[in-house]
Amino acid sequence: MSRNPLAVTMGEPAGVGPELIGLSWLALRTGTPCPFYCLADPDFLAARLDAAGVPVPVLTIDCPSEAHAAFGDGIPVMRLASRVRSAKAGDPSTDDAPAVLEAIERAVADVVDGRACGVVTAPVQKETLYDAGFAFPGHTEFLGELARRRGLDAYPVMMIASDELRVVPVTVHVPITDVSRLLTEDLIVETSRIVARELTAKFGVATPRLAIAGLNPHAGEGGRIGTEDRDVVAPAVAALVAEGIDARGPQAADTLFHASARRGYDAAICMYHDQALIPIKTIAFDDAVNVTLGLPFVRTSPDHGTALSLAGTGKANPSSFVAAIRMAWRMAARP
Ligand SMILES: NC(=O)C1=CN([C@@H]2O[C@H](COP(=O)(O)OP(=O)(O)OC[C@H]3O[C@@H](n4cnc5c(N)ncnc54)[C@H](O)[C@@H]3O)[C@@H](O)[C@H]2O)C=CC1
Ligand SMILES: NCC(=O)COP(=O)(O)O
Repeated sequence: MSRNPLAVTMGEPAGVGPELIGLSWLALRTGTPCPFYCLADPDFLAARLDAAGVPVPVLTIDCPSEAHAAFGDGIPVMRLASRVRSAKAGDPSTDDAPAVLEAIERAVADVVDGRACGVVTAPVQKETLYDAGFAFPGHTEFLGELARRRGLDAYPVMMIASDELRVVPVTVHVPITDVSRLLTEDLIVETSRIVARELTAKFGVATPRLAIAGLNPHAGEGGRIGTEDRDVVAPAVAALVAEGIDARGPQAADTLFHASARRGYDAAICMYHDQALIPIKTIAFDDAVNVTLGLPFVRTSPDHGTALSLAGTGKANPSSFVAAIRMAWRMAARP
């Protein structure tokens, strides 16, 4: 096997991530191989899998290149320097923030230094990380920062992708009262450029079609219901078209996501988080994948969060996690 394995981060120890890594291994150990290793505290991971009734061996490895040989027998784990200290299922603790963040940092180091072919992240408990002093809204922005610290260009863009729909929020983890102020022509144009470029590079779409959603009801009714669509979104669409990008909008968001509308574009560029994530999580919660565009490496994750109430039960559905691993493996194979 010549390709490097995928690096999978442990995520929030109190969430469903650790047991979903085990359930994903069970789903992926046979059939089309997507070998991965996990960056985790192996003692914690083994204990959580055991408690959740997920019968998967945990095998400590010394370097990612050992993952291929180990993968058939269990989850290969690279041991973190930080131990998981609290790890009560369903009860996140800031004590575990160092381990959570070390896993992400080590995964990026592995992919940038050529030991891994891509990064798949398990969900983190954002509020807990914020309480511990984490200064980024989420993985998306943190991964961009880690790439830049390594001297690499990064303009991270969040896309949630499924077979039925791909969506991109232009503003992401910001209060709804800030959306109008943060939405600029430049932000819409730069985000859409990256989406158009990476639909070709990562998804093989030869001539990407972008649907640009309006911000206001009915895309503003010519400025009568809010001025942002007229003054910000429409000029951004014109600039994209002038660059030769097939962008249409601003389109009324309420009629952008039904089945026949979805056949008219390859990605919907949405103005705020829930405008993008409500439709895709309604249509494809079980198999949609969060993929970060604009990074110098492949990163995917499941579309869901830590699902604390399911943690430790072994009952969380691993299908989005499995889809995230498969997508990362496919993307990493592209030239
Ligand atoms: N990439 C990441 O690290 C992400 C992290 N989060 C974080 O997760 C935490 C919890 O967020 P919520 O809004 O509660 O979303 P959530 O996705 O954790 O849960 C929402 C609902 O979906 C259910 N659910 C989630 N995953 C499931 C699965 N695999 N199988 C079956 N049911 C599942 C949960 O039980 C809950 O009813 C927050 O701190 C949030 O920031 C949320 C999304 C992505
Ligand atoms: N709601 C999507 C989400 O929270 C994903 O965040 P990230 O941690 O992947 O940046």
